[in-house]
Amino acid sequence: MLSASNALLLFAAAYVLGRIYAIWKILQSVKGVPVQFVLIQPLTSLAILLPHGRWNPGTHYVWDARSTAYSERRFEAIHFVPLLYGSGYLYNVSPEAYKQIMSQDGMDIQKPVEGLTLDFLGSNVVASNGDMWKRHRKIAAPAFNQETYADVWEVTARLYHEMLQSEAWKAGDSITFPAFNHFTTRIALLVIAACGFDMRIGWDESPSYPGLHSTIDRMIVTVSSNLLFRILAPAWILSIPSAIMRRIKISYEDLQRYLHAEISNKRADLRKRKAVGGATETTDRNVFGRLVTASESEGSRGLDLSELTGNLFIFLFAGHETTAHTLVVTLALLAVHMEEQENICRHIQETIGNRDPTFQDYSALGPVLHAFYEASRLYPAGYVQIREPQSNIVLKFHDTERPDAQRDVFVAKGILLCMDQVGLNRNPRTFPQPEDFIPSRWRDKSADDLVAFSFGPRVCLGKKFAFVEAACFLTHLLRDWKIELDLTGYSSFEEWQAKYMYPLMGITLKTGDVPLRVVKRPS
Ligand code: HEM
Repeated sequence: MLSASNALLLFAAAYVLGRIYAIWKILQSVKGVPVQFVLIQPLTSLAILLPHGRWNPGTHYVWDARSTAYSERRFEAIHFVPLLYGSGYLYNVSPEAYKQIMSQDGMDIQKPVEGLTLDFLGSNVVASNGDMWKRHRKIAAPAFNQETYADVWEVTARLYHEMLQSEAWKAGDSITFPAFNHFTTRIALLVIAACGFDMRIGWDESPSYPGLHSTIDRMIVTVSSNLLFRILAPAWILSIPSAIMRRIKISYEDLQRYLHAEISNKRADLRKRKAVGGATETTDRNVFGRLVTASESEGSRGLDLSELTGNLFIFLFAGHETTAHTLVVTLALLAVHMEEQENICRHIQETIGNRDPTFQDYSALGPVLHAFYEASRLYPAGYVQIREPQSNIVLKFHDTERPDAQRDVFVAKGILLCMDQVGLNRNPRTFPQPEDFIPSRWRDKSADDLVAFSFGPRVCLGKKFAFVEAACFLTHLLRDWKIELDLTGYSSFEEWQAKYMYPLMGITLKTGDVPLRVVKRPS
């Protein structure tokens, strides 16, 4: 008689063999793709994620730690990694394939949102697909316009001046800050709070709101710093009686309560105005007011309370950490490359002189933005994008061994397309000397090459929001201060860089705390 445990073993063996056979069939169907087997155990995603923790600046980055494929450039376009569970991944670092995939983004090619969702406060533009995504995007996109950007500039400039008045910046004409990220994070948080939600919080303020368990800024920081945990952990974990779990749970509940209350107030206000025949178009300069107004004017096609909450939550998160980290990385890279910093400073002086820069100067500040683009190329905050074709598709791309030859690559429906932003942005074909910080390379490049903000119909909605904020903050700061590295205790730049500039991959890519010294420039 077959014992229960043996039956279980047999079943497991049959299952594994079945998967191997399925993988073999997939490999046969994916014609022309350079294939490489990686035998990954059931905890596939973990096995893929683990080697990602860090990479050495200066070496090519490959998803599969055992592969030298990318650095040898034999498999430049695509790695195929069959999984024991699930059908497989295609890893892509080819700019041509990337653009073909992202041009169909949203409809024929979709985000596999299930299981890794950002919709726990409501469906939103980031965590939806197909017609639902189109509806979110149609209502949300007009909220990002010139008036919003003018407001972003004004608020960033005000916060910069307030920051200089804070205790920390009054310490003298040469100050070393152990973690400059604290300033860029505070700036990015307060800018999105003001221009996104009309919460005009001062640099040193910590405002409260009726019924919340902490101040508004504290609540937002707790929510965003625990986002990855909130996505990965099952919801019931938050009910475990522990102080940390309680704090996280309360911060999410508070944020939801706060957003619900503000949305209801805004809707009531709009309906009151409509009832007395007043103007229904928005007079708000903030994204929140525009979003609620646009949604109301769509009638039954507008967003419901939970969808509005979901979108506001996503703007708060997407518009905060990404910009903060890219800003601090830009400053650190400019401190390492002092000649680039001095070029930018000279350009600012020639363009602005001694007056305060304004939003009208934005288009003349190319070199400042180029440094920000270059930092987002080397440290792309959205370091991976995963997509799933809804039907079989064919990608056309170059064979790197015969650049004149183009090949068709068949991708079966359901195979996950994994766009490696680090690899894409360090592809030597698009970016010669890919590991070097060369802001001037953006002078002659097309905006389409800036793939760190994605490409196609689902391109980052806050791209210009981030550019305006960055241009304003960097122009003010670099005009007034020289940014230096504090190399005390380090024998070289490289040693410093290895300690502070390694990438940490969580929900976005960031670095650890970056210590920087600011030295007042003569006025
Ligand atoms: C340095 C700053 C930023 C970077 C590098 C960045 C990068 C990205 C990337 C790569 C995506 C595509 C994600 C994917 O398809 O999986 C994206 C989407 C998005 N970003 Fe950003 N982002 C930044 C700032 C912002 C800001 C400031 C906002 C809002 C205020 C914002 C709002 C969004 C939204 C709403 C989407 C989803 C668009 C859609 O799916 O239709 N981002 N961003």
